[in-house]
Amino acid sequence: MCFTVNESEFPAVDIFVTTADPILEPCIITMNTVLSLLAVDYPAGKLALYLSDDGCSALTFYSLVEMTKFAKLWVPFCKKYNVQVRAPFRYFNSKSTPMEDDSTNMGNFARRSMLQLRGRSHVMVIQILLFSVVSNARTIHLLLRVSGVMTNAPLMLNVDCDMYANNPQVFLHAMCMVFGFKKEENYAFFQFPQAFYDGLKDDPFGSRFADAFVRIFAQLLFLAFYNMSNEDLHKMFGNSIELRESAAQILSESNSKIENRRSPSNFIEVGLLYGSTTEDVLTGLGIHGRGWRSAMTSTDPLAFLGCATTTYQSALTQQKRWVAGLFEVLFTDKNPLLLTVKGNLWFRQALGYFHLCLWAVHSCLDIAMLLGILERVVWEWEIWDSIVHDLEIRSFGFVVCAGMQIYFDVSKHSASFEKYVT
Ligand SMILES: O=c1ccn([C@@H]2O[C@H](COP(=O)(O)OP(=O)(O)O[C@H]3O[C@H](CO)[C@@H](O)[C@H](O)[C@H]3O)[C@@H](O)[C@H]2O)c(=O)[nH]1
Repeated sequence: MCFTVNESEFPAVDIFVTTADPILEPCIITMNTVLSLLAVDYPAGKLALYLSDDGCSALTFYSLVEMTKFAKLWVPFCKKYNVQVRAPFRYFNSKSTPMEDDSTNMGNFARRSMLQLRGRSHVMVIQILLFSVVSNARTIHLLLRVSGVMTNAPLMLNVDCDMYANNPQVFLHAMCMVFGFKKEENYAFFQFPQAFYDGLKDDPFGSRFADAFVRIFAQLLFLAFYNMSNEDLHKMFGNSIELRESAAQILSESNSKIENRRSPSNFIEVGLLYGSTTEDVLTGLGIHGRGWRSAMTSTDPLAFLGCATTTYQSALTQQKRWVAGLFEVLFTDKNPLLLTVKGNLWFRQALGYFHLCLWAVHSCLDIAMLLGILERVVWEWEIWDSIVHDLEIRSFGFVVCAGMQIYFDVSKHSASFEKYVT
């Protein structure tokens, strides 16, 4: 089916970028992410970007102010010359840049062009709100409330501060998914696979997660569509114009309430679920458990690219947090099997989620396999090669391999996500 939609009918999107530490997550990277998102191919008036800084860093604020000055040149430049890589640090580092000849130097060309475009820029407004929050889930939660008061877009895009938009048409691809299904109202969120532009050779710490099965389940980036009619939105957040007038009061209320939401039992109807450090998976489970569906697409070029962990310590910390967070999910009321029985999670979806949540237990299989190999070596040395024992080891190896095979199969064929390759 082929149909066209007038630009004026495009839905508004609120973009949430979260940052927490200007040292671990350098401002220059965050600002590049913001610039790449501001420059995407989408009607400018339909986008609102919210940047939260849990570190309350003056450096981030200063960078933001400087970035907006640059954005007034950068965004029209990207649109006029249809620049494909819209994160400046990637554009100016591009290997295709002819550096020898000054007249064709991409940097000089860009500088000249941007100066010519000065004055044709979009109006940009920075507003600063101060809150005290301590996790990504709480931050996004707060951003949801704030954006509900300020722009109240029906669509939301959430990206980490180091995930820049690598495909300028990413929003258009997303809209194809949002409105491309027969029963679009059944779809709650849309994902793009997490991919990285850097990282070490051969990925020794597994940071890039080259294995497709991990990518399919990694709910790391998502575009959430709340499937709320205008009436529902009005009921939930009220009329934005009126609320804007009383924004200060509402925001201070949400600020005071947010601290009372530490307990997972305090379920919040709109927003991310608390109760696990991998709040994205928990929330995804909650959404799927209510019978809503999701879809994933991979575009060419890839929609978003981020920084991979490059040190043993950081990779270990990150993976430990994920593994622990995913295991925690099993002990919440969002346990996949529980949701199959009590909720609307499909059994195959539950198996897929189980596979992911049992990541911590995978290490037992790895250790068992290692012990099997070691034992085998020892037996070889002892020239004690009884056929019976050989059979034991073979059957043990088979069980391990079969178990792993099942994991791979389940993850590949799980119906959790419908994959559309555009
Ligand atoms: O108190 C915090 C902690 C983190 N963040 C931001 O949250 C994002 C993700 O945090 P990070 O420490 O980079 O976690 P990762 O393990 O790299 O992130 C992956 O795993 C998280 C937990 O599942 C998800 O929230 C992320 O979307 C996903 O990319 C980053 O932009 C942070 O700046 C905050 O805003 N406040």
